[in-house]
Amino acid sequence: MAAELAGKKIIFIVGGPGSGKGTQCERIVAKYGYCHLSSGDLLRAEVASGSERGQELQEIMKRGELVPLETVLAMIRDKMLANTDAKGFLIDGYPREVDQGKQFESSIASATSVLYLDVATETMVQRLIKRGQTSGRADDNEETIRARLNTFEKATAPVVDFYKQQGKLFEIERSVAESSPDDVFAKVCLLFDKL
Ligand SMILES: Nc1nc2c(ncn2[C@@H]2O[C@H](COP(=O)(O)OP(=O)(O)OP(=O)(O)O)[C@@H](O)[C@H]2O)c(=O)[nH]1
Ligand SMILES: Nc1ccn([C@@H]2O[C@H](COP(=O)(O)OP(=O)(O)O)[C@@H](O)[C@H]2O)c(=O)n1
Ligand SMILES: [Mg+2]
Repeated sequence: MAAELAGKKIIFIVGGPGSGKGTQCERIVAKYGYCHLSSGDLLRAEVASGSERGQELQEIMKRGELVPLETVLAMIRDKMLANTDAKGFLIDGYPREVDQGKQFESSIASATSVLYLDVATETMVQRLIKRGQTSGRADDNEETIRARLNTFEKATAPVVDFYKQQGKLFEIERSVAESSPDDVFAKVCLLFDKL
């Protein structure tokens, strides 16, 4: 456990690819001032650095598979320890598998709450194809999108059940998660207002 992080709010943001995690995190930061750590962005920054490790990461990400958990955990931990003055942390796109969550909680700190955005598969595909027209992300193509969704269903869906059993899950149900970012944010605020 990292003593510097004791008492900090730690919120995991979980949802399939294109479920709107990044969109909501931007709004949460603007209103509540949390420190936003997107595990995907951290990995893309490593890829952009051109390092040898970045090249390996890019191959994994293009296949829509998961990067080894030690890699992501070390990146998140470093960023958290560089921001210990933040009142809380949004850990976006993490954990991707139950073991990631367990390792995070045993080596860094326990999560306060888990925000889950439930969006239908076809909606996510359509959003990501649209985003791919401008995002420049190597993984926003239909083949990789399908692979990411498959990884989400197999590896990440159990994460939702795991935290539900612990009473930590705050779920944005599909009817809301598929409406506008403003409607979603109104529900998200119900969680953050009481943290
Ligand atoms: N209709 C609607 N579209 C949304 C909403 N949130 C995000 N989008 C769109 O869906 C796409 C994906 O949103 P992101 O916030 O990038 O999703 P993400 O979950 O961070 O996706 P990954 O980074 O791929 O994990 C974007 O093009 C958004 O414009 C929403 O609440 N409603
Ligand atoms: N904790 C994480 C986060 C991202 N990743 C990888 O990074 C890619 C992009 O992550 P992301 O969170 O930006 O996007 P989505 O896959 O959720 O759409 C994933 O498809 C994984 O290959 C990972 O392996 N582990
Ligand atoms: Mg994102």
